[in-house]
Amino acid sequence: MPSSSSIRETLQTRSELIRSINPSATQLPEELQGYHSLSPLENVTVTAERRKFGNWYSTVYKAINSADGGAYALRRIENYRMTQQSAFAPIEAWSKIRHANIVSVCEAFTTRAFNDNSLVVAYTYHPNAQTLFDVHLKPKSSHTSHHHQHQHWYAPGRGTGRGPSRNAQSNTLPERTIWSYVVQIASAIRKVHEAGLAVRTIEPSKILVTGRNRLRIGCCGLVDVLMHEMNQDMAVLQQEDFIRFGGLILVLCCNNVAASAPMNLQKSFDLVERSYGADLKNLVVFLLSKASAQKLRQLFDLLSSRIATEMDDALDAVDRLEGELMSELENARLVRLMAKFGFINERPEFARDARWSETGDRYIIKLFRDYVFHQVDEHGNPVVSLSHVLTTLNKLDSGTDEKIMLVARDEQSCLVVSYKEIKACMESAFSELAGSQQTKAKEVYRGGG
Ligand SMILES: Nc1ncnc2c1ncn2[C@@H]1O[C@H](COP(=O)(O)OP(=O)(O)OP(=O)(O)O)[C@@H](O)[C@H]1O
Repeated sequence: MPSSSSIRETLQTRSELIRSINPSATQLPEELQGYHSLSPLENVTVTAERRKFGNWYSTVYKAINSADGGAYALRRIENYRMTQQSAFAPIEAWSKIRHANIVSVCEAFTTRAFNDNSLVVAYTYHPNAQTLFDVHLKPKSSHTSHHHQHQHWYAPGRGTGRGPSRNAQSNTLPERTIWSYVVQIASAIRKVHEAGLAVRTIEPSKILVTGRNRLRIGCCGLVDVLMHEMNQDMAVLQQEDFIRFGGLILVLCCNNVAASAPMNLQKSFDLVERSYGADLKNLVVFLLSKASAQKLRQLFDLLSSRIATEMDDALDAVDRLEGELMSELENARLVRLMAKFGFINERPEFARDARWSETGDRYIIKLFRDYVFHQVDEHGNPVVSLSHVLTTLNKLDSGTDEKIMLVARDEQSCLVVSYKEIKACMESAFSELAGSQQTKAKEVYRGGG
């Protein structure tokens, strides 16, 4: 769990990103099947440098849905011709899957809005998501495009020939993180297999990191549409998920995209065993072992104690988040109180009374405002103490019986009142203001017939 200041920063960045537009967005359709404000999530520049999704060019855009105002990630596949309407059947099945480690699939459609035949799949948008590749595997110092090192999602184990020696610049992932990733991916696989589907895209560039150590498998369902005509056996595809999963673990442990290539396997296993111990190695050996209908169940047997650890950590994180939320809740209460002060104090006129804010209950509120904000020390210097403000406002908010002395500005009179009484004054003055607004609204409504 990040510290509270970094939670705030993370959430603020996310909220800004939802509305931001990538400056490289040019010549994009204004409107697309109910989506607008399209903005590429990657920099689409030189055509020659463009990466492919299998055999297809693909681009991911952020877009706003007109119906619900929410942001979505649209993955577009260029030059896709749909031959059978049934190609979209898997999307229907995928859109029912909701899981903490899967980017939800929303809908799919074909469009000519990009001046070609494009296939678009809409996913939940996760602001500031980065791919596992970008977070852990991308060479840090050089500017080389990473696509040369990419393994294609449809050819697990087909490496680039680079040996599995560790990338010198990057740090080894802590074992704790690897196990957390393993549990999350395993859990996603389980959900998908139990729904009678296969994940099919278990590779670093298609898994998003959407928070600290939080993974979500992205672009589910797309391969099912693209490869629909091949009519592949689901049981076989599910077994391939395990193989890809094993490969992914090797790649992460060795910090090298070529680590799962057949010719590198032995070296990779040695490296894993040396850096992380036998458990992880045995898990990978198990995942890469021959197909079995029992594999999912066996996988969870192997992972049981890791899952318990993961759950402890998750519950711990929930507690801490609740704590953070609690303090924010307090903030919100104080802001509401301050807003009430703002509505009442110094109001020039109310109910045709120019002295409304100075008289009756409001006089007490005015003196209390002076008590909170305008105190001076013995030399007449302003007391600028935030803690005094917070303490007094909190007491007001809870309406304690504690009494304080409020002094008039001319110091000729003073009042002893409890916080409880001041709170009642605030409530009644505020409801007078709020009530009049409702009466007005009704009058306008009646007047308008
Ligand atoms: N659902 C989503 N929410 C937010 N961002 C996303 C989402 N899906 C993808 N992205 C972002 O879009 C960018 C492009 O995704 P893409 O899958 O094309 O990754 P890539 O690294 O370019 O891989 P490839 O080499 O296969 O093109 C990535 O940086 C990813 O973080």
